[in-house]
Amino acid sequence: MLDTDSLEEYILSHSDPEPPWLRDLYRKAHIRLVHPRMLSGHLQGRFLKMLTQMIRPQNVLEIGTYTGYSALCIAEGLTGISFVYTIEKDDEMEDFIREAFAASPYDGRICLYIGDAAKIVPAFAKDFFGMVFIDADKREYWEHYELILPKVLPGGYILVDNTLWSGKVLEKTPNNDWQTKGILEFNEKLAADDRVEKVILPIRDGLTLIRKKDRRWKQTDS
Ligand SMILES: C[S@@+](CC[C@H](N)C(=O)[O-])C[C@H]1O[C@@H](n2cnc3c(N)ncnc32)[C@H](O)[C@@H]1O
Repeated sequence: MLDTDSLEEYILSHSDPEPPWLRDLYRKAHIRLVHPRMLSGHLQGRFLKMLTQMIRPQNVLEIGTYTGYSALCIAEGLTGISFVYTIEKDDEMEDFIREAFAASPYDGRICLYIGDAAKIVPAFAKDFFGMVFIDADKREYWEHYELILPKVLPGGYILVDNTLWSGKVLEKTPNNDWQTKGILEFNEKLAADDRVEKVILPIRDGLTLIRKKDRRWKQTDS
């Protein structure tokens, strides 16, 4: 029988450690906040950094900042003149987030927007982002996806968090469980969406990696 806690410990002890500003942020979140489990954490954080290094986007959009943990990991992976634009709806998080950014070396690479993504995203230019991380209200995943898709460069990437939702995607969903329904709807519609390529990675709570097809190169990318 596989001991998942020991396996996770093994994975973390053989991956890069969290930098000190993220370790402090993680600790503060657990002392001061009610839902610290929502932040990406050590393993996914290192993965976000490495993906950003691989994709080399100029502009990244994040929907759902929470503490700023994932925005800081993405910022760590950026090179050249490049920025993370991150949107958080809960204005009570603003001081916490700004404090976390200021305590890191990446304050100058992150632009924080406080408000609803549905109101803020339309103001961004078409084809502006090389990478987007969707990690907000599960009930709004498909709306967020449709909203951001025109803003993503052809050949750009979208990452969507929690797409396995603690395995609830395999269970019979109670009528009032709107979060699970949102994830199920998102996964079904995405599977049938031929504007993009996609793969679900079983990392943490499920992370879907999506690539917007580049229709300018029809032979290889139709
Ligand atoms: C899971 S947490 C984000 C965690 C963070 N991305 C990380 O990995 O460390 C989700 C956040 O999305 C925010 N949120 C929910 N709906 C939103 C919306 N429509 N626009 C912007 N933020 C939203 C919530 O207030 C919450 O702080």
